[in-house]
Amino acid sequence: MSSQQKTHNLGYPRIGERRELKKATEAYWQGKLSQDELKAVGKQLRQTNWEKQRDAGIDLIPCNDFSFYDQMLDMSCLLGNIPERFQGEHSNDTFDLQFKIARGVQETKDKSSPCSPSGFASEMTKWFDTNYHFIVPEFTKESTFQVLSTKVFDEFAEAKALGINAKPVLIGPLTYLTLGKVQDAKNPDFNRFELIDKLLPVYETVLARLAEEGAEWVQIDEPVLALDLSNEQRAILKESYARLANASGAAKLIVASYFGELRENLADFLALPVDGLHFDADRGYAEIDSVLANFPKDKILSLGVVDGRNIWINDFSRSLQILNKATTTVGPESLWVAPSCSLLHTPITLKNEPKLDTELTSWLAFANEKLDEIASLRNLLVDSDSNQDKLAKNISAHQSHSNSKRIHNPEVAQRLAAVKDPDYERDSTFAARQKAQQEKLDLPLFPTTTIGSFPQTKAVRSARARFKKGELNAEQYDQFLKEETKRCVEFQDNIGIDMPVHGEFERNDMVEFFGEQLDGFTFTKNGWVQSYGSRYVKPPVIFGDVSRPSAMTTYWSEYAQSLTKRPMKGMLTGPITILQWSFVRNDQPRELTTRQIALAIRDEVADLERIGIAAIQIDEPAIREGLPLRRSDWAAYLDWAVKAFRLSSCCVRDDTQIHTHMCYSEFNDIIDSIAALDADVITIETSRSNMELLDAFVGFQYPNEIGPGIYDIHSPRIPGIQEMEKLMHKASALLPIRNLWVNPDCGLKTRNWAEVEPALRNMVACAESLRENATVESAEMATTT
Ligand SMILES: CN1c2c(nc(N)[nH]c2=O)NC[C@@H]1CNc1ccc(C(=O)N[C@@H](CCC(=O)N[C@@H](CCC(=O)N[C@@H](CCC(=O)O)C(=O)O)C(=O)O)C(=O)O)cc1
Ligand SMILES: N[C@@H](CCS)C(=O)O
Ligand SMILES: [Zn+2]
Repeated sequence: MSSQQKTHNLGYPRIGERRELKKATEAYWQGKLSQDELKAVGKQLRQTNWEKQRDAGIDLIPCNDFSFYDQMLDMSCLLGNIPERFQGEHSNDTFDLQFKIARGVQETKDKSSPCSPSGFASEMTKWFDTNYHFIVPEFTKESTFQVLSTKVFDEFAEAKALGINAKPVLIGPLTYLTLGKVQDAKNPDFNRFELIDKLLPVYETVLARLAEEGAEWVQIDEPVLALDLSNEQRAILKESYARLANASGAAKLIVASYFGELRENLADFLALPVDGLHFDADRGYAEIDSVLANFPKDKILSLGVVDGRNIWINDFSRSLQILNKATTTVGPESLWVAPSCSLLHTPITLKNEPKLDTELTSWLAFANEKLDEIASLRNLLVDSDSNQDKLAKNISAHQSHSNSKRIHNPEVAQRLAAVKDPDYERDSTFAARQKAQQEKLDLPLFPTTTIGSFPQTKAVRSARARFKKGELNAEQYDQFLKEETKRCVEFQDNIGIDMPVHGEFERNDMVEFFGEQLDGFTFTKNGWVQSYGSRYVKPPVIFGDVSRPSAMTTYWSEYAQSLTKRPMKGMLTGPITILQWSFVRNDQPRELTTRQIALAIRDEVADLERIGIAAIQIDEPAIREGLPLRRSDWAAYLDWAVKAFRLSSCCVRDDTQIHTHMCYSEFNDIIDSIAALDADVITIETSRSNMELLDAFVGFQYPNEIGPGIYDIHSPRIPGIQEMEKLMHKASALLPIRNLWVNPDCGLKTRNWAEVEPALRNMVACAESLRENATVESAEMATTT
């Protein structure tokens, strides 16, 4: 047994087959569940997950991959890295503290300065190129670390009590420091990597304790190995693992890289003085030979052959070739068969998808099916006569996929071939368009708008669920949505929002809604994946050529416009975001799939203009997350991404205003591409970064209009008027005021009306005050510059 290949998992989805974690966590936040009850749900989920993996035949089962909110936040709690503004809030118990850091705290004490947002939440940003978001660790020059949370030890003990010697998972020191941010007013230029000497002793203590408690293996994730690293980062990697390997005693260390090729980091990775190395053989396919040729004799190689980032079945023939070669090189006893990365990014099981047809289902593998694939591959390696039925089934599914007529639509190909250069261009320059739009829209200085969605209340979600179950008929559901939309438009009219939106009540999700209406897509019933905290998404599956059978949004935009004299903003999701937040077919380049989606959106844009919608927003929050992890690959991606956006938007008259919106994005290094989108208005998330994200636009002298978010919609906090004014003053000092809009950071779907109403009233009051205070002189400047 010990001389054969082992099966290994890096992480398992934590949310529960029926989204138990979400439901319990939100109930806890609402005071409907006690802390003990919430903890019990977590415990039950962990037990189910471990047993599932054990029963699937996984030898090395992770623990501490579970989290009530986020694994980076858990690391901050483990390392005692608590932002100063929350330090009064905790004893040694980090349970509630984690939620405060993630969600912010409405200040009650600081009455003397009501505009000081003393309890603002930590920033949240995208985890590499995934749709998962983590809470960004904060550092100052004075940061100190000590073991604070006991979660990793508790979960290890919990697994042990169930007879499972689990493998604790930690985020490595290089990744932790790299992904964190200096938030130090006194020392803004402090180099966070200097903290490594204070950080390592805490990792050493944690490892020593895990070893003492009987951990055989500890997995340390260093996904930053797939990024461009500086010499300083490389030196830290080397130093860290020399020290950690020494400190880990009887526990063996495996360092996990994933999400991309290692390129110039490969040699450093292979030289790490640890007992095992995990390599992503899916994204790192081109490097497998090099890894094998140079793999150290004394280490375990965990080969991630099963794609943890997508939902297609594995190609057994190809994987067996790789694994057999690896077996010959490192020996069976040193080879582990694994997914490419944690399975956090895939839905849990196909078992709960009875509505997917058999053919499509045979092409898919979610987390549980991937565990079975890993076990089958190992069994086929150990004994090539075993699991022949599984091999035959896998081969036959691949054959049915390549021969399927459902995948290719010749009309889509013909239409794409007919696209010409002018299809990517607006008729006039931005300056000319701005004039035409000003004449038509007649908006004040600092016009107010929102990003699109309004609260998706229990009533809205439940009406949709009842409609889907047939408990409401189409007419009743339509009536319900009309009432919601009307209330929303009237509210915006009453408080004086200059460019209202319809509220998106008819949408389950900004990507799934479009996926459901486009050909070439299918969707699941329970295929949830965590996006952040208690918020999950159900990514559609793009399996074939994409086209738009009929208009998708005109019905609601037309209805909403009929309710107000103000210009109603149409609301679409852009092609890159639809691609990025779907599970995408892997039998053709992503670029081609995006162009197909772009044409479908273009038709929708044209239809909205045709029915009299004067401003159309095409959301592209995922443009940045789609960036390849390596800078040298950026130009090619940005070129096709910008073209796809332009293809989707450049079909309107000069006086139709194209908006775009982006959240969770840093713009510094892609600002020229953002400008090349040539959207008339861009609204962005800036409030948590205190307008820092505007720097890129300022440096670039961004010519078009811009709405820097001043209401942090990820927090239940209601921002005060002065606080928002302060942010807008900052923006006004940096950019021409005639180009500035006033808006929240992102859509309001996750908030409730009790928060949104006062927050938006404050926002409008903020805009009014800005207008009043804009001197005649600056107003004149605004119209002449
Ligand atoms: C803007 N963001 C988005 C990202 N990715 C997306 N695909 N979509 C996004 O909007 N990535 C970046 C950010 C991440 N932010 C968010 C923000 C909010 C959510 C969110 O609210 N998710 C919802 C699920 C949304 C949804 O699809 N809802 C469905 C199903 C609702 C449901 O649970 N129904 C119940 C019945 C309800 C009842 O009877 O009362 C059921 O089926 O049991 C719908 O509305 O129909 C969430 O709840 O987490 C995600 C990412
Ligand atoms: N229009 C969408 C954008 C989210 S990024 C919304 O408002 O929710
Ligand atoms: Zn957004």
